[in-house]
Amino acid sequence: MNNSTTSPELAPHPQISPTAPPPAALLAVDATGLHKSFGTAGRKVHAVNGVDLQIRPGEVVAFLGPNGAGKTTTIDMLLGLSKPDGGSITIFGLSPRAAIAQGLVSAVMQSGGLLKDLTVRETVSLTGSLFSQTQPVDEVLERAGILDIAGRRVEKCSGGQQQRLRFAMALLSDPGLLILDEPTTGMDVEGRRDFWSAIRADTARGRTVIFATHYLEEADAYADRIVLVRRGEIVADGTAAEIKNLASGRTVNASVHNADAAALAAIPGVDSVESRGGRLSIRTKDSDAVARYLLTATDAVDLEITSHNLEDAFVALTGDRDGSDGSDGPDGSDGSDGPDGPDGSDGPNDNTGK
Ligand SMILES: Nc1ncnc2c1ncn2[C@@H]1O[C@H](COP(=O)(O)OP(=O)(O)OP(=O)(O)O)[C@@H](O)[C@H]1O
Repeated sequence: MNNSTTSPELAPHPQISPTAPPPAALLAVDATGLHKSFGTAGRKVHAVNGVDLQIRPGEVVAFLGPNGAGKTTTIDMLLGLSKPDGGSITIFGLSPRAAIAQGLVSAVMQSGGLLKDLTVRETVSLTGSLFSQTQPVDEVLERAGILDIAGRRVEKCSGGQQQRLRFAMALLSDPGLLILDEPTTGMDVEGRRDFWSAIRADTARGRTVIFATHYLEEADAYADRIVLVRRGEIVADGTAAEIKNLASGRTVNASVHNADAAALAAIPGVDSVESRGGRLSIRTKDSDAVARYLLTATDAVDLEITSHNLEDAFVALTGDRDGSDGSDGPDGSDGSDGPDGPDGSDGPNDNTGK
């Protein structure tokens, strides 16, 4: 994620009209066929490559992907900070810029947007003065968990407190949609916990939230839905449990001396069989069948079955084994030098599409 100093929360907003609640039937985000490239012919980076994203009001969605996957580029387009080369976006039925002008969407970026000599309360009051109608300053400070440090100068605030200050500023217009771009990068564990407890209390009130993160555990803990992106494309979209299931099953480990590797590999559902120091490790979609075989047809002992976690799914679904950055090669190809899925495909691509 680039450390963008773009800060819609301090951008000179046009005076917003009194915030009318968006019609409930409208999607919070409706993005179709988004494309965005950078660079020139021959060395073009396809940062966003055909993204379709529909988010219903009240959903809390994590946008998860490795470096350079296209998260910031997508968020910038949702915020109207850059224009897609192709495709369309509406936020509560409006263009991104119109939605921002009406106070329907706010953002918490990683950095920027704060003046170090102001106090916390002065910062929020100053931002509020840019709007024609806002939530009371003390109320947003309280909701962001920083009312007790309202008199503290920004430069004396920790990184976590500064992020909660950005969050308070974003709450001023009581937006229907809140977009957070890697909001906890660089924070210590306590700062992250405090930040997320403020956000969690807020999402319980029904706000739609999209957050980009590198932290798998944050996506797992705080999102209703995880959208996994890789090289500008959505490679999986579902609940954390659904995404974990996409990492195809479980691993069965056992100490075996008389195993027949070919027979094991032939069991339906088995993806791979590895042997190390007398211990077999079998990845499979049907752990029961493998366990049954090992316990009845071999001398297997010490059998263990482990489920794959979100990290396994993340690696399986977003791993760039060919090291390509999504840019065009000199020949106009995508720069990859071979298949990167275990089956020769381009890796799993399961849009469970909720
Ligand atoms: N202004 C730009 N000019 C050229 N290339 C860009 C520009 N912005 C982004 N890119 C490229 O587009 C791709 C996607 O970048 P983006 O910042 O959207 O990814 P990201 O998923 O947010 O990554 P990270 O988690 O590392 O921030 C990368 O290859 C990046 O180098």
